Amino acid sequence: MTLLEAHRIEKAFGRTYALRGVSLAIERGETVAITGPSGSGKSTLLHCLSGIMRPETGEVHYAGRRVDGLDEAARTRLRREEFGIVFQFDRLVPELTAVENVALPLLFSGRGRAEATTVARDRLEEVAALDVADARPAELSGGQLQRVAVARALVTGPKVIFADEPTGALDSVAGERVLSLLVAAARTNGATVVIVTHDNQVAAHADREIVLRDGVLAGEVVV
Ligand SMILES: Nc1ncnc2c1ncn2[C@@H]1O[C@H](COP(=O)(O)OP(=O)(O)OP(=O)(O)O)[C@@H](O)[C@H]1O
Repeated sequence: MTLLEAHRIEKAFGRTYALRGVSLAIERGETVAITGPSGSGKSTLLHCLSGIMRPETGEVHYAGRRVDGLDEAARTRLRREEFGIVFQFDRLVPELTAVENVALPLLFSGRGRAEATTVARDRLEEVAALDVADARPAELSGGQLQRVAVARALVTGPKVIFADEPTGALDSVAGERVLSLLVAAARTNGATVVIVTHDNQVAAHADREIVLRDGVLAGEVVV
């Protein structure tokens, strides 16, 4: 069943067309990689699909609801309730420990501190970062930071995980590890995953690869 759908979306920044009519459908539970050269529109597509940005024309649908028509507050609520988002240079709150950072989205959604901490510790364990639960971000390596960011994105049990170059700042061994953890955790939880990457090895973890070139779909590969 289709969970997420874009229909002929276009987005320009001034005179630069980032997306020129992109249509795609992503199934529930699927892991999809969006690849393509630098500047081909990958991040812009991810932002439009996740409701961070609105396309100028075209439509985005999530679970039968039109996302691009929602106002900022409604899109923020949708992201908070249904989506988990991981970026390349994710910022954790420096004053908080790893487990407190992971627990934060649960506190925002009204869960009690004790319960939030228990769930956060479970998520850290899933991404093999329980050993750094009480450390602050400044004390963590790039790989550890990214694992904590993945745990935070997964903590609310999101239906869709959007990841933009989630391993871009890591060396290939650390990157590979973070990514397999992300995909495995998503599969265990039945989540749909959309990963932006320019790395073929990363794309190999996906069920399907969507290739963008100059703001249009250049092809699709079943991995
Ligand atoms: N906020 C912005 N303001 C102006 N131009 C932008 C903005 N965001 C993206 N663009 C332009 O839109 C085009 C697509 O950018 P986008 O970041 O989506 O590509 P990308 O494929 O993710 O690139 P990369 O792999 O380098 O991250 C590029 O030409 C870029 O310069």
